[in-house]
Amino acid sequence: MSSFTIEKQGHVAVLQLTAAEKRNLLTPESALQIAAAVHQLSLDPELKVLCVIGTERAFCAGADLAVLQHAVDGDGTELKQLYQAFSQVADSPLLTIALVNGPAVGAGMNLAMVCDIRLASKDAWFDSRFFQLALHPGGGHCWLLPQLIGWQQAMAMLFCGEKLNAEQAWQYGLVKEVLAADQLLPRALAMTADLATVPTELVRQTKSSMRQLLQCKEHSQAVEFEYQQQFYSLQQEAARQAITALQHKLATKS
Ligand SMILES: C/C=C/C(=O)SCCNC(=O)CCNC(=O)[C@H](O)C(C)(C)COP(=O)(O)OP(=O)(O)OC[C@H]1O[C@@H](n2cnc3c(N)ncnc32)[C@H](O)[C@@H]1OP(=O)(O)O
Repeated sequence: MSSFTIEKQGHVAVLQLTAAEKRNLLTPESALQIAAAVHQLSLDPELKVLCVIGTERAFCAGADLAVLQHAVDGDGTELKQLYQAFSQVADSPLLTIALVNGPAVGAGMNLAMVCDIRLASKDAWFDSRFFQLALHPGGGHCWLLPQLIGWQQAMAMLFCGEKLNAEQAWQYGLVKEVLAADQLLPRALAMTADLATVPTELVRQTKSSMRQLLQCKEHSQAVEFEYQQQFYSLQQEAARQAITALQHKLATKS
């Protein structure tokens, strides 16, 4: 049985975790199913945005503790499977938005961190948790966390067990906005409404460029890279139409 649902609303797909009674914990099976679903969504030419949301009581409680117990005797495959969901979200060409409406713990925090944007409800909180289970952080946690909240707070979360509530997460830049829980999805839809008219290819290319350009050492490299991409977009019909429309609007402004 699937532990999530997917709904499409125009150019936006909403993946909702639905194992509410177990706080949306992740098993290797559910992670693989999520990974496959995200892969499929990423191939859908109609889609530009993927929202990931939990249920009323939790965003995601991370790995199933029973699976972690069991994995002690295994060959590590289950751990790899657990993280595949996040890798698919991290590598998705869609704009990804985590709507964090409760605890995001361990691997569940990763699921929020691999998204491009995070919106949080007042009940959201974030907990690395790994050290409390005597586990080395996984799923790119040590790589993502300092990039998102800075070295000091990342060290405090990882080594000292500090948690962040929604307000603190906003202060450290982990989440873009804190809203009432029932406003998370409407806000994500409103934020991305204008993408409806932006060509799918442009959204995907720009996301890919954002990722690739992080590796650039020189400004000149970035300029050259963007020149190629921008010139290509300029040659497309959508750019011609949009530029003409804006010219017309400016010319007819009273
Ligand atoms: C490789 C990856 C590593 C990691 O991901 S490390 C992190 C592992 N995850 C955790 O340590 C989180 C453990 N869970 C919690 O701390 C709490 O839960 C929450 C803060 C997430 C939610 O608290 P509350 O709302 O009070 O719910 P509740 O009564 O604790 O849990 C409801 C039911 O869900 C089960 N559950 C929750 N999280 C897990 C989990 N991660 N693994 C296994 N079971 C979990 C509980 O046991 C219980 O179950 P029942 O209703 O049968 O008593």
